[in-house]
Amino acid sequence: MSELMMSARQLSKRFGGLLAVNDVSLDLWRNRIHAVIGPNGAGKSTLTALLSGDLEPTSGEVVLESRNVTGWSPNRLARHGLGRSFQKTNIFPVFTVWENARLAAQSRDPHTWHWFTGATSLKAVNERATRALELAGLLHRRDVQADAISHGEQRQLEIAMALATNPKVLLLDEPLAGMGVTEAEKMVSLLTRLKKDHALLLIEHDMDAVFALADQLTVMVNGKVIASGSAAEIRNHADVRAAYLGEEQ
Ligand SMILES: Nc1ncnc2c1ncn2[C@@H]1O[C@H](COP(=O)(O)OP(=O)(O)OP(=O)(O)O)[C@@H](O)[C@H]1O
Repeated sequence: MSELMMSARQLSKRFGGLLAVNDVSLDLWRNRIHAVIGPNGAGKSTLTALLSGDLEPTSGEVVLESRNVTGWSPNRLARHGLGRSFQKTNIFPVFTVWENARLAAQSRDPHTWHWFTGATSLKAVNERATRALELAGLLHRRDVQADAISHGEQRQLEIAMALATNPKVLLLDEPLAGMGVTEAEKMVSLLTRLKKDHALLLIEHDMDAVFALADQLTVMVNGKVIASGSAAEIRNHADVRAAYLGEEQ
């Protein structure tokens, strides 16, 4: 049985005269990928920022494991199981793959920065970093400097960094952006693996990947949800075909 992990409840975000997110509700379930699609400017990234705590909603609520977490900071949300990867690369280029993963693992556990850190907690940090790299398929690249790995591997590293914080929910903003076919295939299989233990929100423009991966889709246009349902339901939805896939009704 799938478990409800996170919800957006009637979320809205206004930037001056623009309602970038307009009364959006959606649920993220463990073992499911929920994709949010829509044309440029639809409000997808703004919605992610509302869920991750980077932006405060104008109205509505964010719920994480039955708890109202609206207005919580990104760090506090991360400590309670929210992981995210960003549209723009967020890695430290001069550090090795391993050092990047380890820093991310450490950020989850602020005590490990202190001089009196015990061997046990350092061991836990190292184990988290190793597990994350293994899951992301990057353990064999651990000693390579992050700016020397391919673009696709950098996106895998970003996901590894999110995984190193031991998240239950993952918000992924365009993980396939700028990838070639082979890299995209690798990422699709990584996301499929992640589904086993996480609830995933996927913002993605690559429709082949979205329809291959998503258990549920929400379609946004101009800040509003115009349709929500399974891949088959969305594919055949007249409003979606007209407004997003560019077909005449
Ligand atoms: N900080 C901000 N201040 C003012 N307007 C903003 C801000 N952030 C986003 N917007 C506007 O809100 C709308 C939604 O933007 P958003 O980036 O969420 O869309 P998107 O669906 O993620 O687009 P894309 O697919 O191009 O990334 C756009 O009109 C954008 O210009």
